[in-house]
Amino acid sequence: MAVYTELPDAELASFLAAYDLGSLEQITGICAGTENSNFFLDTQGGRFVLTIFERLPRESIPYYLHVTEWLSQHGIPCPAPVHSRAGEILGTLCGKPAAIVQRLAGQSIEGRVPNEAEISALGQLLARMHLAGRGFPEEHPNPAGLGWCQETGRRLFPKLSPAERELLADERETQKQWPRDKLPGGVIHADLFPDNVLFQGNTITGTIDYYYAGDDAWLYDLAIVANAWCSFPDGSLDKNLAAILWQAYESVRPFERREHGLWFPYMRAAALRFWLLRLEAKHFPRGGQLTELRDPEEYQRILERRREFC
Ligand SMILES: Nc1ncnc2c1ncn2[C@@H]1O[C@H](COP(=O)(O)OP(=O)(O)O)[C@@H](O)[C@H]1O
Ligand SMILES: N[C@@H](CCOP(=O)(O)O)C(=O)O
Repeated sequence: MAVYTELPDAELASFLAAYDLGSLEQITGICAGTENSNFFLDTQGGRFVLTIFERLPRESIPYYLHVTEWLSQHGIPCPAPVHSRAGEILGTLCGKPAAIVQRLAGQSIEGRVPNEAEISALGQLLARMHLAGRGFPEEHPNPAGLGWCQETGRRLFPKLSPAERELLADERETQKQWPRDKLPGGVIHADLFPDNVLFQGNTITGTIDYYYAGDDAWLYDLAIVANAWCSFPDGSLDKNLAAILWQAYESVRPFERREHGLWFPYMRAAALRFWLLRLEAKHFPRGGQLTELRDPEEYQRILERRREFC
Protein backbone atom coordinates (compact mmCIF):
# COMPACT_ATOMS: atom_id res chain seq x y z
CA MET A 1 0.00 0.00 0.00
CA ALA A 2 1.49 3.33 -0.96
CA VAL A 3 -0.90 6.00 0.16
CA TYR A 4 0.43 7.32 3.42
CA THR A 5 -1.29 10.69 3.46
CA GLU A 6 -5.05 11.06 3.71
CA LEU A 7 -6.28 13.58 1.21
CA PRO A 8 -9.20 15.69 2.44
CA ASP A 9 -11.39 16.99 -0.44
CA ALA A 10 -10.98 20.61 0.58
CA GLU A 11 -7.17 20.40 0.63
CA LEU A 12 -7.13 18.72 -2.78
CA ALA A 13 -9.49 21.30 -4.23
CA SER A 14 -7.39 24.18 -3.05
CA PHE A 15 -4.21 22.50 -4.36
CA LEU A 16 -5.77 21.88 -7.78
CA ALA A 17 -7.06 25.44 -7.95
CA ALA A 18 -3.48 26.53 -8.62
CA TYR A 19 -3.42 24.50 -11.86
CA ASP A 20 -5.19 24.83 -15.17
CA LEU A 21 -6.43 21.27 -15.35
CA GLY A 22 -10.19 21.76 -15.45
CA SER A 23 -12.49 20.18 -12.94
CA LEU A 24 -11.68 17.02 -11.02
CA GLU A 25 -13.25 13.85 -12.40
CA GLN A 26 -11.65 11.14 -10.30
CA ILE A 27 -8.82 10.54 -7.87
CA THR A 28 -7.66 7.05 -6.92
CA GLY A 29 -4.86 6.00 -4.59
CA ILE A 30 -2.18 3.84 -6.23
CA CYS A 31 -1.28 0.72 -4.26
CA ALA A 32 2.05 0.04 -6.01
CA GLY A 33 5.18 1.92 -4.97
CA THR A 34 6.79 2.29 -1.62
CA GLU A 35 8.24 5.70 -0.99
CA ASN A 36 5.58 8.28 -1.77
CA SER A 37 1.82 8.64 -1.74
CA ASN A 38 0.69 8.41 -5.36
CA PHE A 39 -2.74 8.99 -6.86
CA PHE A 40 -4.13 8.67 -10.35
CA LEU A 41 -5.76 12.02 -11.02
CA ASP A 42 -8.28 12.44 -13.82
CA THR A 43 -9.49 15.92 -14.64
CA GLN A 44 -11.19 17.57 -17.58
CA GLY A 45 -7.68 18.42 -18.75
CA GLY A 46 -6.39 14.85 -18.92
CA ARG A 47 -4.91 12.02 -16.89
CA PHE A 48 -2.15 12.68 -14.38
CA VAL A 49 -0.36 11.27 -11.34
CA LEU A 50 -0.33 13.27 -8.13
CA THR A 51 2.62 12.52 -5.86
CA ILE A 52 2.94 13.59 -2.26
CA PHE A 53 6.60 13.22 -1.33
CA GLU A 54 7.00 11.41 1.95
CA ARG A 55 10.76 11.05 2.26
CA LEU A 56 12.79 13.39 0.08
CA PRO A 57 13.77 16.75 1.51
CA ARG A 58 11.87 19.48 -0.32
CA GLU A 59 14.98 21.18 -1.64
CA SER A 60 16.17 17.99 -3.36
CA ILE A 61 12.97 17.41 -5.34
CA PRO A 62 13.18 20.05 -8.11
CA TYR A 63 16.28 18.36 -9.58
CA TYR A 64 14.32 15.15 -10.23
CA LEU A 65 11.39 17.01 -11.73
CA HIS A 66 13.74 19.04 -13.93
CA VAL A 67 15.44 15.84 -15.14
CA THR A 68 12.13 14.27 -16.17
CA GLU A 69 10.98 17.49 -17.78
CA TRP A 70 14.21 17.70 -19.77
CA LEU A 71 14.18 14.05 -20.82
CA SER A 72 10.55 14.18 -21.78
CA GLN A 73 11.23 17.26 -23.91
CA HIS A 74 14.02 15.26 -25.55
CA GLY A 75 11.87 12.32 -26.57
CA ILE A 76 12.19 9.96 -23.58
CA PRO A 77 8.91 8.53 -22.27
CA CYS A 78 8.95 9.77 -18.70
CA PRO A 79 6.52 11.79 -16.60
CA ALA A 80 6.84 15.47 -17.41
CA PRO A 81 5.82 17.63 -14.46
CA VAL A 82 2.78 19.86 -14.86
CA HIS A 83 3.30 23.55 -14.15
CA SER A 84 0.86 25.50 -12.05
CA ARG A 85 -0.55 28.74 -13.41
CA ALA A 86 2.23 30.49 -11.53
CA GLY A 87 4.79 28.29 -13.31
CA GLU A 88 5.63 26.14 -10.28
CA ILE A 89 6.31 22.41 -10.55
CA LEU A 90 6.41 21.72 -6.82
CA GLY A 91 3.57 22.69 -4.52
CA THR A 92 2.43 21.85 -1.00
CA LEU A 93 -0.40 19.49 -0.15
CA CYS A 94 -1.30 18.42 3.39
CA GLY A 95 1.84 20.20 4.53
CA LYS A 96 4.12 18.08 2.32
CA PRO A 97 5.80 18.68 -1.03
CA ALA A 98 3.58 17.55 -3.91
CA ALA A 99 3.69 17.52 -7.70
CA ILE A 100 1.44 16.60 -10.59
CA VAL A 101 3.06 14.73 -13.47
CA GLN A 102 1.85 13.22 -16.73
CA ARG A 103 0.28 9.80 -16.44
CA LEU A 104 1.98 7.40 -18.82
CA ALA A 105 0.31 4.43 -20.46
CA GLY A 106 1.47 0.84 -20.08
CA GLN A 107 2.23 -1.79 -17.44
CA SER A 108 5.37 -2.98 -15.76
CA ILE A 109 6.39 -6.59 -16.37
CA GLU A 110 7.79 -7.03 -12.87
CA GLY A 111 7.49 -10.62 -11.72
CA ARG A 112 8.10 -12.34 -15.01
CA VAL A 113 11.17 -12.97 -17.17
CA PRO A 114 11.43 -10.34 -19.92
CA ASN A 115 11.39 -11.53 -23.49
CA GLU A 116 14.15 -10.69 -25.95
CA ALA A 117 12.15 -7.94 -27.67
CA GLU A 118 11.49 -6.23 -24.32
CA ILE A 119 15.18 -6.40 -23.36
CA SER A 120 16.15 -5.05 -26.73
CA ALA A 121 13.72 -2.14 -26.35
CA LEU A 122 15.15 -1.51 -22.89
CA GLY A 123 18.77 -1.40 -24.10
CA GLN A 124 17.91 1.05 -26.86
CA LEU A 125 15.81 3.23 -24.58
CA LEU A 126 18.55 3.41 -21.94
CA ALA A 127 21.10 4.54 -24.53
CA ARG A 128 18.63 7.12 -25.87
CA MET A 129 18.03 8.34 -22.32
CA HIS A 130 21.77 8.78 -21.75
CA LEU A 131 22.21 10.71 -24.96
CA ALA A 132 19.11 12.80 -24.27
CA GLY A 133 20.57 13.84 -20.91
CA ARG A 134 23.52 15.55 -22.60
CA GLY A 135 23.19 19.27 -22.15
CA PHE A 136 21.02 19.01 -19.06
CA PRO A 137 22.29 22.05 -17.19
CA GLU A 138 22.17 20.90 -13.55
CA GLU A 139 25.03 19.00 -11.94
CA HIS A 140 24.16 16.35 -9.39
CA PRO A 141 26.91 13.78 -8.68
CA ASN A 142 25.34 10.38 -8.04
CA PRO A 143 24.59 10.49 -4.31
CA ALA A 144 25.06 6.70 -4.20
CA GLY A 145 28.46 6.63 -5.91
CA LEU A 146 31.67 5.03 -4.70
CA GLY A 147 31.87 7.33 -1.67
CA TRP A 148 28.38 6.29 -0.57
CA CYS A 149 29.33 2.61 -0.89
CA GLN A 150 32.46 3.11 1.21
CA GLU A 151 30.63 5.07 3.91
CA THR A 152 27.55 2.82 4.01
CA GLY A 153 29.78 -0.25 4.13
CA ARG A 154 31.66 1.24 7.06
CA ARG A 155 28.43 1.93 8.99
CA LEU A 156 27.00 -1.49 8.25
CA PHE A 157 30.13 -3.46 9.08
CA PRO A 158 29.42 -4.04 12.81
CA LYS A 159 25.90 -5.28 12.02
CA LEU A 160 26.98 -8.02 9.61
CA SER A 161 27.74 -11.71 9.97
CA PRO A 162 31.40 -12.83 9.65
CA ALA A 163 30.79 -14.07 6.09
CA GLU A 164 29.10 -10.82 5.08
CA ARG A 165 31.95 -8.84 6.64
CA GLU A 166 34.51 -10.78 4.70
CA LEU A 167 32.67 -10.16 1.44
CA LEU A 168 32.14 -6.50 2.19
CA ALA A 169 35.74 -5.87 3.25
CA ASP A 170 37.02 -7.40 0.04
CA GLU A 171 34.57 -5.44 -2.10
CA ARG A 172 35.39 -2.14 -0.44
CA GLU A 173 39.06 -2.70 -1.15
CA THR A 174 38.76 -4.23 -4.62
CA GLN A 175 36.27 -1.76 -6.02
CA LYS A 176 38.58 1.18 -5.41
CA GLN A 177 40.38 0.16 -8.59
CA TRP A 178 37.32 0.87 -10.76
CA PRO A 179 36.59 4.60 -10.54
CA ARG A 180 33.92 5.86 -12.88
CA ASP A 181 34.70 9.55 -13.20
CA LYS A 182 36.87 9.30 -16.34
CA LEU A 183 34.31 7.43 -18.41
CA PRO A 184 31.58 8.72 -20.72
CA GLY A 185 28.66 9.68 -18.57
CA GLY A 186 26.07 12.19 -17.55
CA VAL A 187 22.58 11.84 -16.13
CA ILE A 188 21.78 8.24 -15.21
CA HIS A 189 18.50 6.82 -13.90
CA ALA A 190 20.36 4.57 -11.41
CA ASP A 191 17.28 2.49 -10.49
CA LEU A 192 15.78 1.30 -13.78
CA PHE A 193 14.41 -1.92 -12.33
CA PRO A 194 11.41 -3.72 -13.89
CA ASP A 195 8.93 -1.92 -11.61
CA ASN A 196 10.08 1.39 -13.08
CA VAL A 197 9.47 0.63 -16.77
CA LEU A 198 6.05 0.55 -18.42
CA PHE A 199 5.40 -1.42 -21.59
CA GLN A 200 2.63 -1.72 -24.14
CA GLY A 201 3.43 -4.89 -26.01
CA ASN A 202 7.17 -4.73 -26.66
CA THR A 203 7.22 -0.94 -26.70
CA ILE A 204 8.35 1.07 -23.71
CA THR A 205 5.77 3.73 -22.94
CA GLY A 206 7.15 4.97 -19.67
CA THR A 207 10.12 5.14 -17.34
CA ILE A 208 9.32 6.36 -13.84
CA ASP A 209 10.81 6.85 -10.38
CA TYR A 210 13.82 9.01 -11.16
CA TYR A 211 14.49 9.68 -7.48
CA TYR A 212 17.92 8.03 -7.50
CA ALA A 213 19.04 9.84 -10.67
CA GLY A 214 22.36 11.66 -10.74
CA ASP A 215 25.55 12.05 -12.75
CA ASP A 216 27.64 8.94 -13.21
CA ALA A 217 29.15 6.67 -15.88
CA TRP A 218 26.61 5.52 -18.45
CA LEU A 219 28.10 2.04 -18.50
CA TYR A 220 27.38 1.75 -14.77
CA ASP A 221 23.69 2.50 -15.41
CA LEU A 222 23.65 -0.25 -18.01
CA ALA A 223 25.24 -2.58 -15.45
CA ILE A 224 22.48 -1.76 -12.94
CA VAL A 225 19.93 -2.67 -15.59
CA ALA A 226 21.76 -5.89 -16.52
CA ASN A 227 21.75 -7.11 -12.92
CA ALA A 228 18.11 -6.18 -12.37
CA TRP A 229 16.75 -7.63 -15.63
CA CYS A 230 19.16 -10.37 -16.67
CA SER A 231 19.83 -12.40 -13.49
CA PHE A 232 18.67 -15.91 -12.73
CA PRO A 233 17.28 -16.60 -9.23
CA ASP A 234 20.68 -17.98 -8.14
CA GLY A 235 22.24 -14.62 -9.05
CA SER A 236 24.04 -15.85 -12.14
CA LEU A 237 23.89 -13.77 -15.29
CA ASP A 238 21.52 -14.73 -18.09
CA LYS A 239 24.20 -14.28 -20.73
CA ASN A 240 21.76 -14.49 -23.62
CA LEU A 241 19.59 -11.65 -22.29
CA ALA A 242 22.61 -9.63 -21.18
CA ALA A 243 24.13 -9.88 -24.67
CA ILE A 244 20.88 -8.69 -26.23
CA LEU A 245 20.75 -5.79 -23.79
CA TRP A 246 24.35 -4.84 -24.52
CA GLN A 247 23.95 -5.03 -28.30
CA ALA A 248 20.71 -3.06 -28.27
CA TYR A 249 22.35 -0.36 -26.18
CA GLU A 250 25.39 -0.31 -28.44
CA SER A 251 23.25 0.03 -31.55
CA VAL A 252 22.28 3.50 -30.25
CA ARG A 253 25.45 4.53 -28.39
CA PRO A 254 28.56 2.68 -29.54
CA PHE A 255 30.91 2.00 -26.64
CA GLU A 256 34.26 3.71 -26.42
CA ARG A 257 37.37 1.57 -26.21
CA ARG A 258 38.04 2.66 -22.61
CA GLU A 259 34.66 1.23 -21.55
CA HIS A 260 35.28 -2.27 -22.80
CA GLY A 261 37.09 -3.88 -19.88
CA LEU A 262 34.69 -2.45 -17.35
CA TRP A 263 31.42 -4.22 -18.07
CA PHE A 264 31.92 -6.97 -15.49
CA PRO A 265 33.52 -4.74 -12.84
CA TYR A 266 30.59 -2.35 -13.09
CA MET A 267 28.02 -5.12 -12.78
CA ARG A 268 29.90 -6.02 -9.62
CA ALA A 269 29.84 -2.39 -8.46
CA ALA A 270 26.11 -2.17 -9.19
CA ALA A 271 25.49 -5.39 -7.27
CA LEU A 272 27.39 -4.00 -4.27
CA ARG A 273 25.35 -0.78 -4.39
CA PHE A 274 22.00 -2.60 -4.18
CA TRP A 275 23.22 -5.17 -1.66
CA LEU A 276 24.26 -2.26 0.59
CA LEU A 277 21.03 -0.33 -0.05
CA ARG A 278 18.96 -3.32 1.02
CA LEU A 279 21.20 -4.07 4.02
CA GLU A 280 20.92 -0.45 5.06
CA ALA A 281 17.11 -0.61 4.93
CA LYS A 282 17.23 -3.79 7.01
CA HIS A 283 19.72 -2.70 9.67
CA PHE A 284 18.96 1.02 9.84
CA PRO A 285 15.20 1.28 9.25
CA ARG A 286 14.09 4.86 9.02
CA GLY A 287 11.62 6.10 11.64
CA GLY A 288 8.11 4.98 10.63
CA GLN A 289 9.69 2.85 7.89
CA LEU A 290 7.63 3.31 4.76
CA THR A 291 9.80 1.38 2.40
CA GLU A 292 8.99 -2.25 1.80
CA LEU A 293 11.99 -4.40 2.72
CA ARG A 294 13.67 -5.97 -0.28
CA ASP A 295 15.77 -9.05 0.16
CA PRO A 296 19.50 -8.25 0.56
CA GLU A 297 20.40 -11.88 -0.11
CA GLU A 298 19.15 -11.59 -3.68
CA TYR A 299 21.81 -8.97 -4.32
CA GLN A 300 24.44 -10.79 -2.28
CA ARG A 301 23.98 -13.74 -4.66
CA ILE A 302 24.27 -11.45 -7.68
CA LEU A 303 27.42 -9.90 -6.21
CA GLU A 304 28.98 -13.29 -5.53
CA ARG A 305 28.25 -14.47 -9.06
CA ARG A 306 29.67 -11.28 -10.62
CA ARG A 307 32.89 -11.72 -8.62
CA GLU A 308 33.50 -14.85 -10.68
CA PHE A 309 34.07 -12.67 -13.76
CA CYS A 310 36.63 -10.17 -12.53
N1 LIG B 1 3.71 8.87 -14.35
C1 LIG B 1 3.12 7.71 -14.16
N2 LIG B 1 2.32 7.18 -15.10
C2 LIG B 1 1.69 6.01 -14.87
N3 LIG B 1 1.79 5.29 -13.75
C3 LIG B 1 2.58 5.78 -12.78
C4 LIG B 1 3.29 7.00 -12.93
N4 LIG B 1 3.98 7.23 -11.79
C5 LIG B 1 3.72 6.20 -10.98
N5 LIG B 1 2.87 5.33 -11.57
C6 LIG B 1 2.32 4.11 -10.97
O1 LIG B 1 2.47 4.24 -9.58
C7 LIG B 1 3.26 3.17 -9.05
C8 LIG B 1 4.13 3.70 -7.95
O2 LIG B 1 5.03 4.66 -8.46
P1 LIG B 1 6.51 4.77 -7.94
O3 LIG B 1 7.12 5.98 -8.57
O4 LIG B 1 7.22 3.48 -8.10
O5 LIG B 1 6.23 5.02 -6.41
P2 LIG B 1 7.24 5.21 -5.23
O6 LIG B 1 7.99 6.46 -5.51
O7 LIG B 1 6.35 5.32 -4.05
O8 LIG B 1 8.13 3.98 -5.18
C9 LIG B 1 4.01 2.61 -10.23
O9 LIG B 1 4.25 1.25 -10.08
C10 LIG B 1 3.04 2.86 -11.39
O10 LIG B 1 2.07 1.83 -11.44
N1 LIG C 1 15.09 -0.89 -6.86
C1 LIG C 1 15.78 -0.95 -5.61
C2 LIG C 1 15.19 -0.15 -4.50
C3 LIG C 1 14.52 1.14 -4.87
O1 LIG C 1 13.16 0.97 -4.66
P1 LIG C 1 12.03 1.81 -5.42
O2 LIG C 1 10.75 1.25 -4.90
O3 LIG C 1 12.25 3.23 -5.02
O4 LIG C 1 12.22 1.57 -6.90
C4 LIG C 1 15.92 -2.39 -5.11
O5 LIG C 1 15.32 -3.26 -5.73
O6 LIG C 1 16.60 -2.60 -4.12
